[in-house]
Amino acid sequence: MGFIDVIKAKAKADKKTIVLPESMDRRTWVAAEKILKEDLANLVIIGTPEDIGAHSEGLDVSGATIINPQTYEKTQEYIDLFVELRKSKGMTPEKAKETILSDYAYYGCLMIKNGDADGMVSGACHSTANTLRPCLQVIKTKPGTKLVSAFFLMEVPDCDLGSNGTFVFADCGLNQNPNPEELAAIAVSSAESFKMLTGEEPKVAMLSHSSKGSAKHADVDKVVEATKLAKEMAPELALDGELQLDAAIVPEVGASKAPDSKVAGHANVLVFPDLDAGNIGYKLVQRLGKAEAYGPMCQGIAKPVNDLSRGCSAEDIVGVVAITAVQCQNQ
Ligand SMILES: CC(C)(COP(=O)(O)OP(=O)(O)OC[C@H]1O[C@@H](n2cnc3c(N)ncnc32)[C@H](O)[C@@H]1OP(=O)(O)O)[C@@H](O)C(=O)NCCC(=O)NCCS
Ligand SMILES: CC(=O)OP(=O)(O)O
Repeated sequence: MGFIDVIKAKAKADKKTIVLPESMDRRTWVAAEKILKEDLANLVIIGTPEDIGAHSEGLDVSGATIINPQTYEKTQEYIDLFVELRKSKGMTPEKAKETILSDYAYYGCLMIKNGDADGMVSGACHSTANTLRPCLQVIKTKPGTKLVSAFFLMEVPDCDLGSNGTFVFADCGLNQNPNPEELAAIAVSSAESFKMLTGEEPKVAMLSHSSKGSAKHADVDKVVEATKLAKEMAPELALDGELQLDAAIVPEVGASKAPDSKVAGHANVLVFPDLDAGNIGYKLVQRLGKAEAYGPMCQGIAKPVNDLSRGCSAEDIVGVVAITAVQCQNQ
């Protein structure tokens, strides 16, 4: 069984309720039909009849709960909750109503915050900033964590590197230019995500254009400092840096460029130095390496809310929903 089949089996074993707020995109409905058929999750889809239009035509989504936010009995409860949560930021009842009725990512996050759903997947037709801002504002970081970051679970076909082609890549979606403390936090969260989703031991590489001092630059210093901080935060973790990508994942190159490292050549968690590298890196592996790329998924958030690339397929949505359901089980 591949990674995603294992995740789907786990999702089925203890079904969670996942919100899909993008009723205005046909991929949501195609994915919903598959999710219901495979019995992976209970689904709540948010939308007025006008939003839904013809997008669900010809599909059997009778098992989903469809909520019209204009008429749903709990809409006022969500408005009140939003005002309560954001009043120190100037939120008013009028603004709250306008926001949640026009931007269903807020509506979905408030459902989760209110205990009416377990997780949410969105982003097929909204940018990452517009998808993640609501969850950062409403759901917030989980206790003991200061930073939310975004990772991809990558499944590279016919690959014996990493964990037989399975990797976590981070941060590929959220933090644009993390400082050393933030990079260290991303590394530790990514190791936890890898362990939780694959059950295997993470081996974390802090990526750079330098391996163990081979290049000098402030960008390299940032990764060296982040590596030191991450080791202090999680001394038990197999983590090393700074490493170039080949030194991180190819055993012979790792042995030659970083001979004393236990991680070099064997990394399955790749921490990119900034969002340019992370976002470009995952798309290269996805598009040229034909890898499955599930994400960007949030880590460090109090409840599972996950993004999608606007270039995603319905099948990608199915995979991210299954992963989200498993994250919900591990809350
Ligand atoms: C997500 C993003 C929009 C947040 O930035 P923003 O809109 O300027 O929002 P703010 O900085 O005002 O933050 C909004 C709230 O989220 C919180 N927040 C922002 N980033 C956070 C993080 N990484 N972890 C935890 N909380 C965070 C802030 O503390 C703030 O909380 P508050 O309003 O309760 O005080 C921004 O980080 C971003 O655009 N990232 C890049 C996304 C992207 O384009 N990715 C590429 C494609 S995947
Ligand atoms: C993750 C990502 O790059 O998202 P999008 O393609 O929607 O910008």
